[in-house]
Amino acid sequence: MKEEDGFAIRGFWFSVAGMGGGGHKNYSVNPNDYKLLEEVGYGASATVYRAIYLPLNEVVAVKCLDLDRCNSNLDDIRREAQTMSLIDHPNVIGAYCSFVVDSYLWVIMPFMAEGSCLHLMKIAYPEGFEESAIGSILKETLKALEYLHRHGHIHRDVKAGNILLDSNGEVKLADFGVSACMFDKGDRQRSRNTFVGTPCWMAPEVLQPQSGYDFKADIWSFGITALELAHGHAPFSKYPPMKVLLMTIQNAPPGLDYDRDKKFSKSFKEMVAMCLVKDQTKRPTAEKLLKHSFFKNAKPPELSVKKLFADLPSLWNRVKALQLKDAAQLALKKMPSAEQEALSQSQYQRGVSAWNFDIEDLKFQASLVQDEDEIQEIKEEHGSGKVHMKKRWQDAYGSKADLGSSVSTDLIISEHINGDEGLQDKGQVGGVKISESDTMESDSQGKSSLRKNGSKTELPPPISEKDSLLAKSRPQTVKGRQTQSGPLMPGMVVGQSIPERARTSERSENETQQPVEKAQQVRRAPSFSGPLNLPNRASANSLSAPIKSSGGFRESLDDKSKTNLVQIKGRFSVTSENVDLVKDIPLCTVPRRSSQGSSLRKSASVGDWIFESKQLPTNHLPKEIGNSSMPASILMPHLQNLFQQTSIQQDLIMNLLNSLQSAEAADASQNGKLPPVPCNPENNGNVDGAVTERERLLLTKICELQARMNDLTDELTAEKSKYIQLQQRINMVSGQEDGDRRS
Ligand SMILES: Nc1ncnc2c1ncn2[C@@H]1O[C@H](COP(=O)(O)OP(=O)(O)OP(=O)(O)O)[C@@H](O)[C@H]1O
Repeated sequence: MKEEDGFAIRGFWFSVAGMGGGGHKNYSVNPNDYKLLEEVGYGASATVYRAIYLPLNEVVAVKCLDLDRCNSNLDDIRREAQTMSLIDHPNVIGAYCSFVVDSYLWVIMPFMAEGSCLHLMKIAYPEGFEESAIGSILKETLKALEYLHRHGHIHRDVKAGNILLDSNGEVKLADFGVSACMFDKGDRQRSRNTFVGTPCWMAPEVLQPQSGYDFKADIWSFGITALELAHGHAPFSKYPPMKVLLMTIQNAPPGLDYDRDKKFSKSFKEMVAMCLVKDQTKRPTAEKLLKHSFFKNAKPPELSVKKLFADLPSLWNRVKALQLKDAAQLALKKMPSAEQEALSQSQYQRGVSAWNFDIEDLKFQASLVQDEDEIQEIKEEHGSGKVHMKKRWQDAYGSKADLGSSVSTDLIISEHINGDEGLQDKGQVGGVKISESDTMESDSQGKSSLRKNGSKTELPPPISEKDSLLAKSRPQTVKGRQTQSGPLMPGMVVGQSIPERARTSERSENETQQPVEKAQQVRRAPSFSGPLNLPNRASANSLSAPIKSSGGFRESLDDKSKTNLVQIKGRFSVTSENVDLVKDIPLCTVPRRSSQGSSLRKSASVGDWIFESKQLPTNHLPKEIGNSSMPASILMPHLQNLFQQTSIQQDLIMNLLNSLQSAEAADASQNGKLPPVPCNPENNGNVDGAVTERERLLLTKICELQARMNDLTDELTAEKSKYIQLQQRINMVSGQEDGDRRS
């Protein structure tokens, strides 16, 4: 490759020329030819600017991909750039060219003046679009998918955040950050067994690394996107990522409800149901789906889509409004834990791409998390008083891995049973905060939405600059690497201090600040060993998503919990070949699954990993424990450990009880009947059969649970009496010791 054809980064050449976007003009690879204007979007690893291509005086979009912050490896980035430059389809956003500026890859592409569908929904249609607009948007998107699939590409990240709209109603599918080529061989082929995507939109087969997947995974995501456009959010979006994964695998596929979604046509519902079939082989191809009556009757986008943004302010002003709202939300959460929770949840809610997880660990974590609906004030008679089990569960599992990280992270699991001190936040279970405001459709969101039919843009509540900065300035959480060297555009850099990127409130007042500077602001290098970095935005693609707590790492565990802290070094990136990451964890310390010698086993009925009582340390206590001549100083730690384990067991039992209660509650809510049979073409219309089958399964499940609960209760009673005996012994021993000392 010739020098002028590309730029090398760390040994990789980047193809730069391209005709993407159907254009046939030449775009230079000189950054000085581009004048960056307003920021119009941002994702996990990129910020997108409206810009002017000076030689042609043409408006373009410049996506500045931070190579330091980028989750993908350089090969993937190069592939994205190449894919984009080769694309030539009216519904797929192609790249005019791409080149490297400092540590950024600049991708020059057509500017889509109305931004993403997600932005639009967040700002003006929090409850989703009307059917005619959805039909048009989906049809254009499906054409894009058909084109990509025909050319051997799986997009792997189809979602409203990646569907861009132009002011003339044009619809284009964007973001090839995680796309894969179906013709890849060897390692590249194996990459399709890797778990990437955005949780809510990911097909079940993508979540099960052993199964492998193909372009049908895009059809599933397309179905989820249809629901997202219909409701304003993706199904399961209120749950933490790990729960989403579990629900996607275990639950019946989501769909449009025949009762709740009355406003939508039968053919729309049918189309969605066809996409959301768990068996990928039964999903239609994009080509076939295009022939569905729903798309045949779809209106041209210039009729149905264009009117969506007729009365809205410009894209950058909308983005700014949403950023302010984000900043306000972030500032309102002043606690460090809230910041970390915000990171995880915002990454999740904004639909960050290219998530890499340890699926087994996620399943385990997910099984520990209860739905907010399921959380009940369960109290247990324990000792002298009543113990609030929700709190106790938090105490036991207050710390957990942040699964929302797109960077390499350590898994920190702490068994800290510290009574109430271990409690981080009210309503936090298993490290996942569960509160009433913990939904995408929170009031605050509604309030600050810029509704189309309303005449005013309702901005977020005013916040002081101090507040807005507070959340971003904590040294222990912002471990950013500030890039001091600017892009190769000296003429465009204003010689003033560069404010932190997240200081949106400040920035909004400082309109003169150059976008290039913005591109230089706090750039966080991936953390390969430490806890998660604090987000410098509350959310990105979703922008207005409320900050929810989630599985954020607890960065600063208190001293007590540190005593029992276990760190598992390693990345969450797991392929089908390496799902078993953490064999080296002391099993008695971390309640988690491992393929061999696990202290946990899976309950067939609830999917929870439960302590195998025979492997509990109680049964492996050193012989000395039974020897009353042992000094108390040796016995005490063992007994404390025993006590902790017993508490964990109790919590697990309560969790089981909770599951059982939820199942029963669901039953009750169905008037003594079963949960609704999902609308699913797999039922083939045989509703009665499905109900009976479901009923049978549910009953079996309840029986299993009851049996399991009885077993565990017995085990617990046995453990309790052991504990009491041991306590008596320790009292005796200490009495003896005292006597000895005195004599
Ligand atoms: N060509 C464009 N014209 C206008 N806005 C754009 C364009 N490309 C992207 N955007 C906006 O910028 C946002 C982020 O872009 P993009 O999704 O490509 O970044 P990313 O870092 O790859 O995001 P993700 O988190 O999904 O991986 C988009 O959601 C969209 O709102």
